[in-house]
Amino acid sequence: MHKPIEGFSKLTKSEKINWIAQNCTRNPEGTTALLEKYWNNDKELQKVHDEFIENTLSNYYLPYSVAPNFLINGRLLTIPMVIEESSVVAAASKSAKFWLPKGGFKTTVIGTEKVGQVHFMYYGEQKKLESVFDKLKPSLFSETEQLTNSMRKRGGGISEITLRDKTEKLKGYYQLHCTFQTMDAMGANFINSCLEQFAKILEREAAKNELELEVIMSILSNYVPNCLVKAEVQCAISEKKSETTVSKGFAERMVQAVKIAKTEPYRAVTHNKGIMNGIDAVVLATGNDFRAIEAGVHAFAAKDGGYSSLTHATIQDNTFKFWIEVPLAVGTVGGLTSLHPLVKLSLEILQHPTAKELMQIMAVAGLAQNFAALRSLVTTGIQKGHMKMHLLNLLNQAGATESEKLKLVDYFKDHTVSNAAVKDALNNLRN
Ligand SMILES: CC(C)(COP(=O)([O-])OP(=O)([O-])OC[C@H]1O[C@@H](n2cnc3c(N)ncnc32)[C@H](O)[C@@H]1OP(=O)([O-])[O-])[C@@H](O)C(=O)NCCC(=O)NCCSC(=O)C[C@@](C)(O)CC(=O)[O-]
Ligand SMILES: NC(=O)C1=CN([C@@H]2O[C@H](COP(=O)(O)OP(=O)(O)OC[C@H]3O[C@@H](n4cnc5c(N)ncnc54)[C@H](O)[C@@H]3O)[C@@H](O)[C@H]2O)C=CC1
Repeated sequence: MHKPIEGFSKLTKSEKINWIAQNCTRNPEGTTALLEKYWNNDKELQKVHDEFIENTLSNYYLPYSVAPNFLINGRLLTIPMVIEESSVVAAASKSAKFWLPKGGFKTTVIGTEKVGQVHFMYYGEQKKLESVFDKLKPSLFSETEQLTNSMRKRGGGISEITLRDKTEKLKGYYQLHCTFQTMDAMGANFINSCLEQFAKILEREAAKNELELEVIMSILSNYVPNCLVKAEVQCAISEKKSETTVSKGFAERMVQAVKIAKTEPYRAVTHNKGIMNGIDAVVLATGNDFRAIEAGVHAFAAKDGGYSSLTHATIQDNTFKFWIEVPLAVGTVGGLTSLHPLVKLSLEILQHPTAKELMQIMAVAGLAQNFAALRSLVTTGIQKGHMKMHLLNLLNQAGATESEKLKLVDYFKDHTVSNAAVKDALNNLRN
């Protein structure tokens, strides 16, 4: 175990690498060489990446990929995806291709409301607090005008501010519950700046009115149930297989699979993980904050008191319908969007979407992913397709050469892929 270090943040990049290599790894030279191998040759570009976060030593690659053929509200799009897991992009692409002749995906933005709260403690008379709040409320808007000016010009800004009594849950706990419209920005910085100003005004006015009140914190919420988007697909059910329909048996099994995810949390978590395979990959490709999205989506999945499926499926009037409703607070400006060259490329590939359009694209990616996973689960099982895509990873792990890989990919076209089967096949090929 090494000793604590004071002032690590003040070291240069190469001093930091040297310290890590010497103190935390067995092969310092190898560590340094590895970290440097992942630097970009273009020094300017490397500097951009170094400055995204703190204590940067190197870059950590994830594959940048695309899934074509997404017909969304009559518009054909190719969706960029960043993800480390094999078969996700193939699954999304397969779903896009499946729904293309059936009319594609339809999407609707249900709301774009963002939330922030000033959390404070007050143990005095509630009526007094309410009357002070009513008096100060207009100044919460007027004294933040400078902060909100540009956002209001874009059509956004502060929507509403209410005083909420939370004392039943926690003695003395109240909040200013505030809602915002942040247009094409995810809005964290705009909201937090407004909230901190609200807190100052609240403290000032409380003091003036002799209310003993203590602001604990001011922060946006990543729970955004009213920043909601719906994506759906539907098609007729037919007796015979066709390009524009699905069979009754298949539709019924899909509906059952969704019902199971609605009732059984163990299943719902995995079901929703599959949805997030699609959503997170687009969130990452477009430089959005996947922690914020994940936290908000899972809270929404539990909004009715138990963790449940984010997707829904019905059969009505001989029509199979499959849809998702999901809260997605994302931005196409701000954050990394104008800094990371590949994020800029993603937004270009997506034809420069607004935040509302990006919400719709992400919801489609989630729905497509869930459809592909369920389709495999209720028909062939997941391993067949997933392992087919994972084969190259297994071959690389087993140390197969390029020519061995070619032969074994061909061999596994009609053999079941597994870790052991890959090792055996490679041994057989070599002996
Ligand atoms: C894996 C497939 C797509 C194979 O499916 P397949 O039928 O073997 O594919 P195919 O070779 O017949 O090709 C059909 C189309 O699939 C796509 N496709 C096919 N192969 C590729 C490829 N190499 N690269 C890019 N795209 C590919 C592509 O669109 C292709 O059309 P084409 O390009 O030829 O016109 C299918 O079995 C599938 O969708 N499986 C589901 C996979 C999945 O869900 N993976 C996620 C990881 S598992 C997980 O984390 C979530 C889970 C499952 O636990 C969630 C849950 O439980 O709900
Ligand atoms: N709990 C959380 O989720 C938190 C997240 N963050 C981080 O905050 C970042 C996102 O914050 P933002 O305020 O969105 O980014 P930001 O502050 O980088 O940029 C957004 C700004 O862009 C400007 N803008 C230009 N054109 C606009 C348009 N058409 N619509 C709206 N605004 C426009 C506005 O001034 C807006 O405030 C992310 O990197 C996130 O990781 C930060 C704190 C907490």
